[in-house]
Amino acid sequence: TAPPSVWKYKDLLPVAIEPVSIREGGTPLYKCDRLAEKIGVKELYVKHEGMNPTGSFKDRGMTVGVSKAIELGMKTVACASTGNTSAALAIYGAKAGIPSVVLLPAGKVALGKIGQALMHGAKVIMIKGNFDDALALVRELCEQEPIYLLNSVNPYRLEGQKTIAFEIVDQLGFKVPDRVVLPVGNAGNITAINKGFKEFVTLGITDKRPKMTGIQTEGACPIVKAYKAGADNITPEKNPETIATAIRIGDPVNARKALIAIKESGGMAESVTDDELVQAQKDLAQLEGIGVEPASATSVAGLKKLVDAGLISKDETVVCVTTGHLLKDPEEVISVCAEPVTVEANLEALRKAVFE
Ligand SMILES: Cc1ncc(COP(=O)(O)O)c(/C=C/C(=O)C(=O)O)c1O
Repeated sequence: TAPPSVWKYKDLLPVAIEPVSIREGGTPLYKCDRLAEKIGVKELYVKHEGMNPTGSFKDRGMTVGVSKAIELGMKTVACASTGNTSAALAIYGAKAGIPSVVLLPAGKVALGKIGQALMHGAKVIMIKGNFDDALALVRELCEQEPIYLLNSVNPYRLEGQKTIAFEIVDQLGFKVPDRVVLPVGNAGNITAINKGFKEFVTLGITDKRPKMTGIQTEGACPIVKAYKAGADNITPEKNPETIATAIRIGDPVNARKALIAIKESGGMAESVTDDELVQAQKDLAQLEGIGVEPASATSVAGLKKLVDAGLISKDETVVCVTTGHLLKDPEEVISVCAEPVTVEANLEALRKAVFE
């Protein structure tokens, strides 16, 4: 009966100590009737993970991952990141009182995320390469040094993120949606959420699981290509490119697990263009008052594309997960919105601007 939050489900989480927690989880599940009408589905909900403490779902993985680091007596934590993982690691490291090291792809990280990692005191290192290069490097470092790696190769990250599934069931009054649609980058989240729904079935709390539907952008979609080819692993993309820098990933580390999650749940994978995701970002913000960063909007853009293609039935109850807050990437927002009007400071000029 307690309100949803990550540690509401502590009995299903592998941490014995008092957790390192800053009130993560318990994010809103908004019923989006205007958006549902525009897309053409009967029932659409948006699980807005941008309402976590650092503004992304990564807080769920880090509250468990950093708690585990403390439980294991680790002295330093590290990750590679397209930005949100580093912001979350920095804040939870600060909360836990241990140093964090974060590796970011130079020149390709949204401003808000860099600001968070810096202000929360992480050692922020820009790698002259992309996220995949940074991940390979940090894995090598953590194999050689007593530094605890907290990318989503670390299973404790996924344990925290599976609570998204628990909360969705909780918030729908113990109903399970027909489908969950979410953005996919390194593919930890789709794996984690699928696991959460499976655990509730195993525990007899629910009796069905949603179709897990992963969305990527056309410039970075190794998992979509593998899914469409019926393959059980990906061919890494050397130069992923997309406005959605959070998922600008060519060699997702959880690809095999994600393809299994999609297949065993009867889900699918699809890609969208940057233009389609920007339109969805505006629709979320202007039709429903939900402010998201670009990568998050791929879930709604992908849903629209699949409904238009007749691949998703209009009768489905769908949950789209929006994974990060609008404030993370203000530069992208300014770049895709019309210029504000600037007027002389007098009433005549104002009236002209308001009513013209
Ligand atoms: C807003 C947002 N939406 C979707 C994803 C994709 O989740 P995964 O498929 O579990 O990777 C990310 C991932 C970010 C990082 O990988 C990182 O921060 O290093 C994100 O920040």
